[in-house]
Amino acid sequence: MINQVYRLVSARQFEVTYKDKILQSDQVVVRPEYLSICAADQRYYTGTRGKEAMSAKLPMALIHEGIGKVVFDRSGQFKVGTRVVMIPNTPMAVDEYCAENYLRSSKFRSSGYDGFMQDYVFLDADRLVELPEDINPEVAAFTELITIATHSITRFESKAHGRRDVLGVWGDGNLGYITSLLLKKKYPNSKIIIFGKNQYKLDHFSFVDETYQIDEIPKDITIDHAFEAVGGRGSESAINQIIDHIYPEGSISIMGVSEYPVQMNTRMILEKGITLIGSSRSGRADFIHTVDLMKEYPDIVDYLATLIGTVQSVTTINDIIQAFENDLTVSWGKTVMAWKI
Ligand SMILES: NC(=O)C1=CN([C@@H]2O[C@H](COP(=O)(O)OP(=O)(O)OC[C@H]3O[C@@H](n4cnc5c(N)ncnc54)[C@H](OP(=O)(O)O)[C@@H]3O)[C@@H](O)[C@H]2O)C=CC1
Ligand SMILES: O=C(CO)[C@H](O)[C@H](O)COP(=O)(O)O
Ligand SMILES: [Zn+2]
Repeated sequence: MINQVYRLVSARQFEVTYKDKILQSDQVVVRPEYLSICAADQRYYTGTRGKEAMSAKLPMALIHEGIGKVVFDRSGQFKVGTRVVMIPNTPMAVDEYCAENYLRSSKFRSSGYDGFMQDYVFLDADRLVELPEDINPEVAAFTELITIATHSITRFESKAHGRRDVLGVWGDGNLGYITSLLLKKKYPNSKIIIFGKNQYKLDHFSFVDETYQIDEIPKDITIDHAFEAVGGRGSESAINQIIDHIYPEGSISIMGVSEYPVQMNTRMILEKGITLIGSSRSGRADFIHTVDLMKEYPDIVDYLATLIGTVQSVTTINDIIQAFENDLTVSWGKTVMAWKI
């Protein structure tokens, strides 16, 4: 069969590529249904990812957050019509000490390898996790972003010391919202504090214990551990503010992606004995864990619906461009594409 792949060829420019695919392969064929735009896709779309990365990774299909329906599975593991979430990381090796998402040999879709903007996506069966029939598909579209928080919290649980009285999350956007929501669920007795830049965004965090604008944090606020979900230019001030407010021997889980090296107050990292935990992407175990959480706690999905920003129906390349352009103009929530192309 001929598969159409919608690739970014340069900043703000998509082209259709036709790829011949063999249906009798062992891979499962998925028709994408709902795709969601990540900050990483926007860095490629706008060209802010940097000249070197753009020329090394393009042309490629964007999008690594998405769900779809199985249309063909020769193995019979998935019934035709099953709704699944697609895992963008494709490991090439196994290492008992290194998770699949940290192996340098792994291929990550929409970061050098074609993402989900295709008529059909061909994946190994272990790159799919079945979703509950009745899940809100517009929330499920950004399951991958939820797995980022799940993964980071799992790492935190295994690497940070055991006091969890006060946990701080920096970043009042998508990832900050998801991380503080999952932290509250996992540690209901901990005080969860969100630190952000915008009061109207902080007002959405109804489930946390305290909210602070970053220029109004009382001097005496101390946290046991912190999660940074800011990224970009804001990472630096966020991390240094965390270093100021963290109690000695605490951990900082860093999730925000920055194009530039971030300067940190290393003197105080040393003096306070702070543990930095880098956390990037996620793997199959995180997807299974996240889907289980959504099944067990439907209220998580209800809260996450707050993050549905725009749902754009996509039938043409112009609709894709409109979805990306519109995403740049809105300051709260995720842009979801209902994939009908
Ligand atoms: N590690 C990983 O695997 C992943 C990392 N990411 C990264 O996480 C980051 C956040 O993504 P996402 O939540 O979608 O982006 P958002 O833009 O929705 O969130 C970032 C938020 O942080 C706010 N902010 C800016 N400066 C500060 C500051 N100093 N302290 C506290 N808050 C601040 C921003 O406000 P304002 O908009 O007003 O500036 C914005 O609301 C990005 O860098 C993204 O690439 C995303 C997915 C996976
Ligand atoms: O969004 C992400 C995962 O969900 C990561 O931030 C993204 O994969 C980083 O990749 P790149 O190096 O291509 O920016
Ligand atoms: Zn992402």
